[in-house]
Amino acid sequence: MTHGVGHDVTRQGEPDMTTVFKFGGASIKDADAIRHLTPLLEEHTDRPLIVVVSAMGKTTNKLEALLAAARSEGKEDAYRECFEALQADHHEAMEALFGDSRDSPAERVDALFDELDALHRKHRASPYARHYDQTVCYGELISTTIVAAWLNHCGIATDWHDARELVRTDACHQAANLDWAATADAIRERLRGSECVALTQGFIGGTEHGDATTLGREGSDFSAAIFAHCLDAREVVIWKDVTGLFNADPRRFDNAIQLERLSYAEATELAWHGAKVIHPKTLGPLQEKSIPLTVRSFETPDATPSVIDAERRFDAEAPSCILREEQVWIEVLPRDFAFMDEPRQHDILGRLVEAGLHANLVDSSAMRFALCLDNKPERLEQLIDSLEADYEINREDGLTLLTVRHPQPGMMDTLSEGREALAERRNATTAQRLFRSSDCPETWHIPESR
Ligand SMILES: Nc1ncnc2c1ncn2[C@@H]1O[C@H](COP(=O)(O)OP(=O)(O)O)[C@@H](O)[C@H]1O
Ligand SMILES: N[C@@H](CC(=O)OP(=O)(O)O)C(=O)O
Repeated sequence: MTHGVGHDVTRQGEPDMTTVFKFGGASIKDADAIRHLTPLLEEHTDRPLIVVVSAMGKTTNKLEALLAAARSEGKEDAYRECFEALQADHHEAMEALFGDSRDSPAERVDALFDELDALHRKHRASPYARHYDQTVCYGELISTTIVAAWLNHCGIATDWHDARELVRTDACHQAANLDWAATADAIRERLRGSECVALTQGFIGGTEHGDATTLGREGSDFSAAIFAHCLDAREVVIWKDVTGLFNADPRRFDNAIQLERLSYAEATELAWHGAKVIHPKTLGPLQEKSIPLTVRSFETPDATPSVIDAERRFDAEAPSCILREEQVWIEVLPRDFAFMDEPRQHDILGRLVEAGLHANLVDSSAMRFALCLDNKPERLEQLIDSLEADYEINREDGLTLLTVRHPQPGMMDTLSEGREALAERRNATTAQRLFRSSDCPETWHIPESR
């Protein structure tokens, strides 16, 4: 597989010893969490270190709410409330970290909040996706401003870099596509040989015209892989609130076990099917350069981590379970009693692509084509409006898709007990069933292998 990097972005000399760290929202959710970064970084400042950071905690969700209020008529109060709450959260963290120290980045952060406020007015009439990117990028711009100031305050010399100028993309807002050659040039020119820790934003990029773009929700892992790929890094470490990658979300499965070693291919499958711990686009750019990915706990950094590399030996040792919630099932039926043949499927899938959606499960029969989709309201509305012009549509919301990799015989049936499966799919390595979320337990249990 190639990532469009092409022959013009080749290894230049020996790989340097760059390490890329990625800290997600949970690892910088408040002042205490940010304080924890210092010892983790101190151990690594003797070699080139790139640090990719997400927005604090659930800031991106809050910015999405801010955007919704900004785009609705008569919601000025809700907008102002969201805005002030966000600003207050960030101020609280800065006050706890810096007190009245002159190192506090409060002025710069307030300037970023002012920019965000002004951009709203400017982009209110822009298409949703463009407005989205000009808004949510501030979560990362602000968090990195605070973290960079904190590291410098602690004596770790850190340069702040604007990822909008480094991660160069097209203008496909909310799911921007990389211009790998321009990105590699920019990253190499600005970051190679840096004496300081280079700190930048995950998730965001920019077009050649200076518009902010985003790489897809939870895309900071992918950003880390982009930097590592372009710098031929020796390792990427994703710091999480779990000790590594498990065979199921340890918060939802009471007997999930950690996978200490797995291949790029298997980790990609898990991520693709919705294991939220790694963004699915992360592994490809690393695999292409044989850069190992370590998933490690920022709370217990000495705990055995998970390592993902080319070794496939351990992949199928334990079955893995993945839950995808807030699913929508859409049945598309012909109005003219004609078959749902390939031209029709092609037509429907074309509209799905146009709406920027991905089908997590597809099922077809003579007179019916059905899709299981994430509930992304703006995009679903576009898809359904388009399909309703030519087809009859049945829709069911509130569903959970369970995927099992390497299922043991009978395992899916045990996991399904007492629940109606609205749809299912199975191949040699993977089984999937779709349930009503109201029928599903809060805590699941992986059946013992027979
Ligand atoms: N297979 C899995 N292995 C480990 N964690 C998982 C898995 N699937 C889901 N998770 C969840 O992912 C969470 C960490 O990811 P996330 O919250 O996106 O981190 P961050 O915001 O720091 O990037 C964990 O708290 C865990 O509940
Ligand atoms: N802040 C963005 C990007 C991201 O990757 O975040 P996290 O690393 O916290 O999952 C989001 O919430 O989608």
